[in-house]
Amino acid sequence: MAIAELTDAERDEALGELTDWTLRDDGKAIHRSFKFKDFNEAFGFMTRVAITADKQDHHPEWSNVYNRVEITLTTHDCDGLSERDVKLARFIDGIV
Ligand SMILES: C[C@H](O)[C@H](O)[C@H]1CNC2=NC(N)=NC(=O)C2=N1
Repeated sequence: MAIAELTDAERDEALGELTDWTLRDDGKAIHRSFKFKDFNEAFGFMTRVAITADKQDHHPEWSNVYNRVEITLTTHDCDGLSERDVKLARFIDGIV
């Protein structure tokens, strides 16, 4: 399904709300780092994100090393940021 890339104004507004996320240099993705008590907590978090991401049919680019999780959100369908990234970032912010 076609999805529109955020306009510059929409992107700036989203970043004003998602203050823990940083814009990638090319402007096409946002990134946030997470640190948990241990692997169990990190993986529990990833499991919750994965279930919601799959329901939204919008999947993060991420990595995990023990208690750390790195997440990048971008929309492949528009090769940039879309409302789907904002929605998933809001969900993630709500569970940490
Ligand atoms: C066919 C399927 O709906 C698409 O490939 C979905 C799956 N998950 C996705 N995830 C992300 N991050 N971007 C997408 O454009 C995307 N598209």
